[in-house]
Amino acid sequence: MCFACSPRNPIGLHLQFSLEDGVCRTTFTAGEVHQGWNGCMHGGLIATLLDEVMAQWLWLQGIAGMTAEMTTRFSRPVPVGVPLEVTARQTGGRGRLFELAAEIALPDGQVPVHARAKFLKV
Ligand SMILES: CCCCCCCCCCCCCCCC(=O)SCCNC(=O)CCNC(=O)[C@H](O)C(C)(C)COP(=O)(O)OP(=O)(O)OC[C@H]1O[C@@H](n2cnc3c(N)ncnc32)[C@H](O)[C@@H]1OP(=O)(O)O
Repeated sequence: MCFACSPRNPIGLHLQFSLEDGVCRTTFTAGEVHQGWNGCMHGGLIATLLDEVMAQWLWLQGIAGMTAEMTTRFSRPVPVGVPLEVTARQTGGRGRLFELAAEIALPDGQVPVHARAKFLKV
């Protein structure tokens, strides 16, 4: 019962994903229960969105991969109450190793956070 994507997880984020033209995509609007500081989404949950969209880039292509390494650049706070667009694409890799990048975009196009990760096919 995945915290990020299972529709049955009562405390989950219930994310749904699509994959088109090499880009995996989901949307999420954080609420007050997802805050860290007032009005700002909790950084751990931001990282969860980014981690999951990259994992789903693999999963939607029939690849089960686990996060082996991830770095996240928090450039600006992510506000609650606005729709976030979360996307991932592949940047490299070889063999079992997949290198991916993900970002969160605000409705005005600003990108407050982006991440890079390495996944290993399991
Ligand atoms: C319990 C299982 C259930 C599975 C069910 C399916 C799951 C599919 C659903 C996905 C769901 C996703 C959910 C969201 C994504 C998470 O959040 S996943 C959760 C967070 N991540 C984890 O818990 C991962 C913990 N780490 C591990 O389990 C293991 O370290 C890994 C990642 C599976 C790799 O272990 P391994 O398969 O034994 O591979 P290992 O021999 O260490 O390394 C293989 C090669 O990769 C290289 N490598 C390893 N790490 C790195 C790295 N960071 N950088 C560069 N190279 C590296 C090694 O050097 C090695 O190279 P070679 O010697 O072959 O040249």
